[in-house]
Amino acid sequence: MPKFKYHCLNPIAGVGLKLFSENYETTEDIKESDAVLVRSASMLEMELTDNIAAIARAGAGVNNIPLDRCAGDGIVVFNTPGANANGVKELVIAGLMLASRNIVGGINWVQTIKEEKDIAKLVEKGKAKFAGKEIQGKKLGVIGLGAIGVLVANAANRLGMEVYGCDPYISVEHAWNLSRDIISVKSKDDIYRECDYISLHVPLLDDTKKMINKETLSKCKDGVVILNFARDLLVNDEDMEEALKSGKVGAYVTDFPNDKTAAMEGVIAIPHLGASTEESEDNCAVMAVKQIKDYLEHGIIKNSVNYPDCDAGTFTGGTRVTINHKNIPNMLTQFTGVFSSENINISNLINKSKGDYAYTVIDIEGSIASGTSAKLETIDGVLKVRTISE
Ligand SMILES: NC(=O)C1=CN([C@@H]2O[C@H](COP(=O)(O)OP(=O)(O)OC[C@H]3O[C@@H](n4cnc5c(N)ncnc54)[C@H](O)[C@@H]3O)[C@@H](O)[C@H]2O)C=CC1
Ligand SMILES: O=C(O)CCC(=O)C(=O)O
Repeated sequence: MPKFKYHCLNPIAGVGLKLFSENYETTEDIKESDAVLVRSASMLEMELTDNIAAIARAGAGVNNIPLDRCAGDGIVVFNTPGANANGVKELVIAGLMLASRNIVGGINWVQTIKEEKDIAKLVEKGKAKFAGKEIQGKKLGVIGLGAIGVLVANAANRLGMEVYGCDPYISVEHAWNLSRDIISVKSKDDIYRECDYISLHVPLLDDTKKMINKETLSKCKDGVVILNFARDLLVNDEDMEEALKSGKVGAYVTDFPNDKTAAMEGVIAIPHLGASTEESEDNCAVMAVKQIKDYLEHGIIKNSVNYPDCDAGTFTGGTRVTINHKNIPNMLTQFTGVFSSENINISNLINKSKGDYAYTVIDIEGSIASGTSAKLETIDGVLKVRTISE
């Protein structure tokens, strides 16, 4: 009899799903699932039922998931940091080439002459229209030096570009991985002023929304190329259209075409292919499934975006009680009070917090009565209680 049910809102690579043991079964009904796997499907308006303990985003961006609502319902949301970064990096490098050499124009032109005689001669005669520039020696600005930004910066540097990077919140791990040849700047204005190409690799947040707009574009060099493999809403489309018309922007490469940009002159639109590689899809699926299993079976949280990471170690026996709760005073005293009132000895306790939310894992040697978790649930500020037992 399976213990857990999972629901996939998007197709998830089989190599990941195969990691689910016989204790798991897939369900078509999200309402009866313990865990949800998702890629880009929007969950923002979705009703989320009590039984859902975890959502894993097989990917990086989590702007399609209502993170705060989930946290408030005790649902832990995971993503898979870095798992698709190489796939995106490779397409960004292709984007640099597409914007610099008129490859798309040239390919389309060849299709228009494919029925003509002596194509080779026509090609040599007409190719001058599609001449371009080389990226070697040009300046690239990378905004956001996370998993993808660092790979893009290093790869472009190896291709002979002078690379500037800006990330006020860069992690120690990413800083270690950044080539020492990258020029680190404190202000994005340095990037706008200096760079011939600017590539965006930040999450979509309130403070990054429409960061490329009339004002920031006015600080850029004439003919600057903007690459957006992050999210469409990072760019103000009306301001971009105006800048493309005036020549302020030479080309806008986007992996997120929308109703406005798909038809805009000067836009190179790619249908969100950054992470659409076998390797990235496999990496994301494997990481997402492992994280779900660790959480459901052991209460371990790794790579959550709305709860603290918490490694309580492998569950080895007895009972493990996990509590998702608000990060407010006096919670631990109340939890331990419930156990002591029933004369239950706690063998291990771990508590972590992140922003407004916290997570506590309590191990005991034997079993507990259902009344004990019911008591924990009634404590003000407790959002979800799970018991893991053999
Ligand atoms: N085209 C595609 O298929 C894909 C797109 N993405 C998008 O790319 C974004 C970045 O992905 P990763 O590099 O994997 O994420 P990441 O979390 O490793 O890196 C994001 C970086 O942006 C930095 N950042 C945040 N706010 C900033 C600001 N205001 N200014 C400068 N830096 C800022 C953070 O400090 C972090 O280092 C994702 O959030 C997602 O929207 C991610 C994967 C695939
Ligand atoms: O799953 C996908 O193809 C989308 C990848 C993406 O945009 C992300 O990981 O943020």
